[in-house]
Amino acid sequence: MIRFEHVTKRYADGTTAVDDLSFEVAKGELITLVGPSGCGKTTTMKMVNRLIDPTDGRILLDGEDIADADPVELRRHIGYVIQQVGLFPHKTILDNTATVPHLLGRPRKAARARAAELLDLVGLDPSVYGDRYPDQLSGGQRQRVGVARALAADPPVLLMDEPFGAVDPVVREHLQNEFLRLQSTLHKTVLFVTHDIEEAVRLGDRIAVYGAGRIEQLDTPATVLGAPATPYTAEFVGADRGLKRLAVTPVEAADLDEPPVVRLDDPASRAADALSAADAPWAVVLDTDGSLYGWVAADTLTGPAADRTAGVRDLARPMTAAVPLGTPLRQALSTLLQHDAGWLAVLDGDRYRGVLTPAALHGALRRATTADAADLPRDEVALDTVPRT
Ligand SMILES: Nc1ncnc2c1ncn2[C@@H]1O[C@H](COP(=O)(O)OP(=O)(O)OP(=O)(O)O)[C@@H](O)[C@H]1O
Repeated sequence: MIRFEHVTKRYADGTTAVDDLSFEVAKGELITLVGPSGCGKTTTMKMVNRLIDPTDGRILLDGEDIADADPVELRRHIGYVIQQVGLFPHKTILDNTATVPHLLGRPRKAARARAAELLDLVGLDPSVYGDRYPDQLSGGQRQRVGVARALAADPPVLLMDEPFGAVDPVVREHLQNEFLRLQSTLHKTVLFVTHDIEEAVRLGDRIAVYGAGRIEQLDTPATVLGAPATPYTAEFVGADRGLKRLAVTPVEAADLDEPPVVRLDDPASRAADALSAADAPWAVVLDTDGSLYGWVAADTLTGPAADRTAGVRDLARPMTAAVPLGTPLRQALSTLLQHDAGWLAVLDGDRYRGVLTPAALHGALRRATTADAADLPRDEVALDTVPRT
């Protein structure tokens, strides 16, 4: 959809801001450009809507060289959101948002109706906020208006230059989540500039890590974190990249432990036999309908106090800590900690699939990292491990 071919930008004073850049953004893809200050991210972005023209190379939009396009016409297809939203201070929020549809030829009333829809879309109730002026909104709300305005012409492409940079971390996370929700239905082609690797990882289908004027690595968040291509990228993404990677690595079926499973209406003796056959210290207990009930320990079934005539129902303990397959490992770990549990049931819909333990979680992370580096499916990776007891 957007293709950079050997693009270089040298400013008049000799600064090379972008140096022989080639990459492609697919239709509907969100690429985050991340890197230190002054590495050329904004210059890259402004070349797409021709606020800046390249010195060398070309940029194609849908196969057409943008150098041949009329800049005003080009910008109708490209929404632009910047940190200083640049709202008209003397116009209401509704009128600020209606400006673009109106400029594009919609009658005033239709433009205002469209603006109201857009405000709703970005989570601002037009009946509450529509008549306010920009200085009567919080920073986060102003940013939302900026996004609404950029979407007003329904452009296929969005350029976003640190759009959430000026708000506090809590509001920022909220805006990021809302934007992800929007993007999951709108599927715009997005270039998103940020300083913040956490934001880049959270939002990007792929991340472009910039060094001076060049992309050092362009890959999925999981790969950039798990297998940085260069020492520069490794340093940029941070020493805690393993921890960050937990957020972008989902729980898969192959990660799970499978302790013996017994049923709530089994007799204790049958459960004890199953546990001793598997030489396991505990079993998962499923209810009669197959849903998760909890667990039962081998020593309550076979220890001195055990009553072998009892049922599993009398001895099992309930356990509700469970997550669905596909949950990011970070969230799974957080659920483990929250329940102060040594394991977590993993469900596929309502169905119990297996158990995630801290060791299995660590194994999953290691396998995922190795799999990405070797370009293999995760369940084909064997790890060298110290045998678990
Ligand atoms: N008009 C200009 N004339 C000369 N040099 C410029 C001009 N605009 C930008 N530069 C330089 O080009 C380089 C890249 O700037 P750019 O704004 O693209 O970086 P950036 O990665 O977006 O930085 P930041 O994250 O701080 O916004 C910097 O060294 C900057 O000083």
